[in-house]
Amino acid sequence: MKRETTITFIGAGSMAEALVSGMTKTLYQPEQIIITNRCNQKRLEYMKKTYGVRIETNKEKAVKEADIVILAMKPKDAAEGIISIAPMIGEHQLIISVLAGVTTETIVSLIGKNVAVIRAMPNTSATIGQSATAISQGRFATETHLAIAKTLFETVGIVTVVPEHDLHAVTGLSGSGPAYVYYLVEAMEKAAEEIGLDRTVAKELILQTIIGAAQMLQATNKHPSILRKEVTSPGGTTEAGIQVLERYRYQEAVVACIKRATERSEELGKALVSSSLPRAAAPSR
Ligand SMILES: NC(=O)C1=CN([C@@H]2O[C@H](COP(=O)(O)OP(=O)(O)OC[C@H]3O[C@@H](n4cnc5c(N)ncnc54)[C@H](O)[C@@H]3O)[C@@H](O)[C@H]2O)C=CC1
Ligand SMILES: O=C(O)[C@@H]1CCC=N1
Repeated sequence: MKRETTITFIGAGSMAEALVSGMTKTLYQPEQIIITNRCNQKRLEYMKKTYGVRIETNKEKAVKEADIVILAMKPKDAAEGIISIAPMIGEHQLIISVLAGVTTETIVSLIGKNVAVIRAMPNTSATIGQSATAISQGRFATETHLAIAKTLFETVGIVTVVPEHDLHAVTGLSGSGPAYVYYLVEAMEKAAEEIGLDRTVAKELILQTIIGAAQMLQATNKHPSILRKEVTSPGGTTEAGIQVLERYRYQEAVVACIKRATERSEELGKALVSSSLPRAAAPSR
């Protein structure tokens, strides 16, 4: 990608910050990035001060200047947000959406032009260059657009290309995934407190346990059930602990959690369609 590419973020929340943080540490100069949001000037000032990026309250200006527009508002705000910038979007621009559940077809319809859209699902580990991102291309996006998006997301972690219908599942699995791990850590910290461990000691041990287990999965390439068995001595402590997890149906709970998050992604997409499409023009072919 040309270094002078200008990227405008519509939305300045957690996901925009995670991407900006990772992107400005790698391929992109802060001046290539423009951030805009609905009305929170303080948040924009924070982004400018922290990352050196350009901020803009005039969305028209921000969008017109962009080669790439990244949609990073909440799905509930997406219809209004996309419709408000649609007149400024030209067919030479690439739209990248990180909106959970919202299809490329919906975005094309809301914009009302034959515009290239790439849908992406990163996660907040983009902040430290460790996102697991999946992308797919909309009807008017070419292989070149896909390659541009791939390069962009590779600055913040690994990227895989999937058929668009898989993006709901990706959202439930790895988009939301960091939260499941943080929830586990919260539970481990609570347990440590209840069994009387010093909080600082516990924090350090838990963190290294999570890092170590993740790196074992990566380095050994062994199936997680094999690695689990290697920890589990017959009649020992792990076996006793895991029996309790089984009693609480831990695996079933995790499976149900990911299925529900996947379903929610579909619901978010459908809610946006039913609330907004009558207001949007259909794209010409
Ligand atoms: N937080 C996460 O872990 C991930 C979030 N996403 C997606 O990223 C999107 C943003 O999520 P978060 O950053 O967590 O939300 P957030 O609530 O932290 O930020 C949303 C931002 O959008 C702005 N906004 C709302 N309406 C707007 C409009 N009409 N024009 C311009 N800006 C507008 C808000 O001012 C705010 O800056 C969502 O669609 C979500 O599905 C995707 C992957 C992971
Ligand atoms: O919770 C959400 O809807 C977003 C999408 C994936 C992670 N956070």
